[in-house]
Amino acid sequence: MDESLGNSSMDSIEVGPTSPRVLVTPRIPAAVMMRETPLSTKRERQAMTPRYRGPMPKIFKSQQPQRSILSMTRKDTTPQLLTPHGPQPLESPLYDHKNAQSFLEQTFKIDEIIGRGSFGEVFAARCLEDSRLYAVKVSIAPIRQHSISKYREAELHMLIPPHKNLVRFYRAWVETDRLYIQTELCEQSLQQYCLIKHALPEKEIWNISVDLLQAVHHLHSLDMIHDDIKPDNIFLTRHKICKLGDFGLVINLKNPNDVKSAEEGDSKYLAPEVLNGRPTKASDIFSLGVTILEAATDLDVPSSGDAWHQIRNGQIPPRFFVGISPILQDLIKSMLDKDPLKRPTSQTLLAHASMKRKIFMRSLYVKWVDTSDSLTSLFKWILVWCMAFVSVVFRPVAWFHEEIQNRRSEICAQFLNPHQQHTPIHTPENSKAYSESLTGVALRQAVPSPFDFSDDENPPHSQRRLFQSAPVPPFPSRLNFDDDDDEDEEQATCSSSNSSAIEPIGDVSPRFRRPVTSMVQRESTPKSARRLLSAYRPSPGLSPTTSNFHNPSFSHQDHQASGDGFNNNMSMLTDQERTEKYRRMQQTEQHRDWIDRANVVDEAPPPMSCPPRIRRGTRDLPRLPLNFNLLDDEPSKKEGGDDVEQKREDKKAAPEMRRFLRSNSKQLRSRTISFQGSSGDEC
Ligand SMILES: Nc1ncnc2c1ncn2[C@@H]1O[C@H](COP(=O)(O)OP(=O)(O)OP(=O)(O)O)[C@@H](O)[C@H]1O
Ligand SMILES: [Mg+2]
Repeated sequence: MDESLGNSSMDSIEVGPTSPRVLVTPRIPAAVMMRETPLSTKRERQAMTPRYRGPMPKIFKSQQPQRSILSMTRKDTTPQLLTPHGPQPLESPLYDHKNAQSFLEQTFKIDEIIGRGSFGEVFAARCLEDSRLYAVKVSIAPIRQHSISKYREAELHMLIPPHKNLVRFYRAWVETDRLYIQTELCEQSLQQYCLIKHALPEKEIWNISVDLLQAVHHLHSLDMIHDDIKPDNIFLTRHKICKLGDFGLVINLKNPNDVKSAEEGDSKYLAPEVLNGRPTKASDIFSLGVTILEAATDLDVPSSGDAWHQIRNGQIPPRFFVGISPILQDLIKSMLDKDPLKRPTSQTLLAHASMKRKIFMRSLYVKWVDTSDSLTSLFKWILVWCMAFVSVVFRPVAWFHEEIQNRRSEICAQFLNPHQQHTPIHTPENSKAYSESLTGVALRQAVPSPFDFSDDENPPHSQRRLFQSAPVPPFPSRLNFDDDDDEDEEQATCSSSNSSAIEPIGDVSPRFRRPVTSMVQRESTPKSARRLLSAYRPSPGLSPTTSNFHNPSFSHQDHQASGDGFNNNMSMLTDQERTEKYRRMQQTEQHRDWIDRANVVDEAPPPMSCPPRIRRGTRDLPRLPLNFNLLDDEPSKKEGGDDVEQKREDKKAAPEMRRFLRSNSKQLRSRTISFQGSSGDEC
């Protein structure tokens, strides 16, 4: 028997030697099952139950929505702003009454849902009016017409004067039977913070205690009871300043109705006397004591049972207070006193000697945070205004610069061609023309632009397309005086004075191509070419060269004036004088052609030809037939009878040749020496 009892791990035991085999559930020793104490930390609880993710959420009285409340709201009433004097129409420059969207959707940019509670959903939203972030709490259930108590949270919150340790209230409104409360946005709740960090360092516990005691003292001094102090309703800013929030259960002791209709807060943090009575200021101190205990010891606060009573009886095992200073331990224990009359008030606690210095340091920190926040916002404000100022100052400069550029383009266009519109290359117009050329529009509307300052040989693709698409008439031949109208004759006369300007591309050495030449060559019609040349017509006394193009003092008016004088002079000539003048010009033209051709040879000698310096030397020599056989005085023995006459003539010419050779012997010698190194093609 003993043996069988001792073997507790057996699945079945035999009861009595004669009795039939009976299967009995094995008993695990009670000492194994029972814990030393029902209290444990959250970390221990997590270790025992890995799936534990914090305390159970509160049971909601109404079913929680699966979708967001916003998607369920239908706008059928105008929003009413809740004020201490009653509801008033809510107005905003961004709000449109005719728009189907709610006021929240129209005037806020909703970032995310940051929490769901028994009351409703809480959104983090940026107000479009001031670009600041807020927390907006929207009630779950539609507020019924006569259910005034639903407005309590907003009404009480707006009654509480702002305090640095209370979540700030901004406004509340009702729309489509739903209550919206806009408050200060905090980073996280103390509950979330403790779940991550578990037992907080003592320094942080003191900071939290100081902040919350000041908040509670602020409420109590207003004869108000929070009645729901717990880590879930305490919020932390990004500077770790604690703020008490969620004023849904606040009791205004001055209002008898509030006291009568007072509800219990969360049972975990409930003072024992509230079970049989009403909430008091002391019950708030108790709830605050449990909250500080939880944050300091990571205690998994029980909501009922023996553990619940154990805490209220002051039987907290010492292991929970390991590492906590005796002063803090005393503070917590005094706040958890079973007798509410023995509990210290918020005022007493704040007046404690150990508290005073901490309060002072904390207030300094809060002021520093406020100042740094103000300075940051001021700096941002200054930066924005500086940028605005810079843009205001430099915008006219940029505009002026752009105007100058445009004006320069216009002047250039007028200067080159007063009758034709100038289309600069790098302009939106040109880009448009290019894009149109790609889409085929330019093929229908193409008007060739003569003013292309790009490389003659390799114009940009856009220009090529445009030029190719344009109907290009044949270029007028040089010195074409056959045009019927006088104007054309005058233009031709002018052009003849500057032959290089109308030289066809193939005949002119690249060195002689001037900007004007390029432009004239780009002219698609003879008439426009002449018109262009008229712009460069020199005034009397000035040489008809293109140098005026580079002369800034030579304005368009000068051109006009000089052109008119030229035309007048031409019209006064008789036919004979005119013909004579044309003949002279033709001669000059031919002479220049000769120079051009020579220069073309100079610049681009064909391969295997005579070097340029030798050609230059031979250019001055008289062009005589070089028959070196004549140098020999003796007649050839092989000569026939037919050549007798020829020989006689040669003999006559021989002295002349000798004379020539004698006079030019020096040049010929150097030329012969030079020929030894060349191919002699030229010779
Ligand atoms: N001002 C705020 N800043 C940041 N988060 C907030 C703010 N207000 C509420 N929250 C988040 O929303 C959650 C629910 O908010 P709140 O406690 O006010 O709702 P509730 O309906 O009253 O819930 P409960 O009745 O359970 O307290 C909070 O736990 C918190 O996480
Ligand atoms: Mg809450």
